[in-house]
Amino acid sequence: MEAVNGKQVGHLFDNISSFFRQCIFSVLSVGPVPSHIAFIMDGNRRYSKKQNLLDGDGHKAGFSALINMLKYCYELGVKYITVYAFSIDNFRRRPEEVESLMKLMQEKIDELIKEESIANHLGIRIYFQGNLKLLSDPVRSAAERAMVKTAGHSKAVLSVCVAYTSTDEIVHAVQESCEEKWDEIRKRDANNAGGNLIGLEENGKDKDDHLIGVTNVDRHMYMAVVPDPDIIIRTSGESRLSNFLLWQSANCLLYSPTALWPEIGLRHLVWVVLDFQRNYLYLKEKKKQA
Ligand SMILES: CC(C)=CCC/C(C)=C/CC/C(C)=C/COP(=O)(O)OP(=O)(O)O
Repeated sequence: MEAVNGKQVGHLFDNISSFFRQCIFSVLSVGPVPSHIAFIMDGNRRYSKKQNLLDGDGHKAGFSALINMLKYCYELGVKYITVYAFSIDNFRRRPEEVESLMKLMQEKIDELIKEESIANHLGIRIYFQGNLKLLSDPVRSAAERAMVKTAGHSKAVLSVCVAYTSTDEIVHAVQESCEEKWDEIRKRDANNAGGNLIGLEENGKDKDDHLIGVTNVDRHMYMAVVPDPDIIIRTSGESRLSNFLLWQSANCLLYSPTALWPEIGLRHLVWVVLDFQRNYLYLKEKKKQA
């Protein structure tokens, strides 16, 4: 009987907070709403220590915070959400910690594609971005399964950056751009009797065709499937980007609340969206000039 009452109270509380959120979001939606917010989920281990939890429980709480934030962003109309879940540098942590994080990652990815998951319920497409070759086979397979299973969803997009750093992304994109350009040149060479690299270099226009530009590299970024972020939020008071979305963040608003990642909540989202709206025209102008 007590359990039933507890469940009913919980349900009532969920309904009240959902109504409260809807009111806040309908007021916020009068102004411009960011289309893409990216998160650096910092402070999970510190949260674990602060709350006297077992090692690893901070990351579990971090995953719950991510699901809540995903729901809030979706309700507000933010279409793209990106999270920095594991950097290439994180592989240097103690092997037991890396192993436990990877286990959690696999478990949570499988949770994300269950029938009753938020991704299915809300129609969220999931991408895993990064050097996925560096992941263990089971984690990589889980990530690939999630991408295939949600490929038909289009209401919102969650990009999970794993085995990711910006410098690795940029090097990878430059390599692919060079290979693509080299293929183009070879094909043109084969079709053009008498045409060769040296001949082409004498012609101004064709010479430019040999160059790799920003748009070439841009197209080969892992993150090319989504627009650049409008806002990056890094929790736990740190304001460094730590090799995250360096290519994509030239004109983006940065926000670093002191809350640890598992403590992030609605108030942080509301605050940063208000700040985005206050700076909207200035940021729009900067993007136009870029
Ligand atoms: C499937 C999926 C998206 C899972 C995500 C799970 C999750 C919350 C991962 C966060 C991983 C991580 C290294 C966070 C940084 O906090 P930290 O460990 O560096 O903590 P600290 O800043 O207190 O040291």
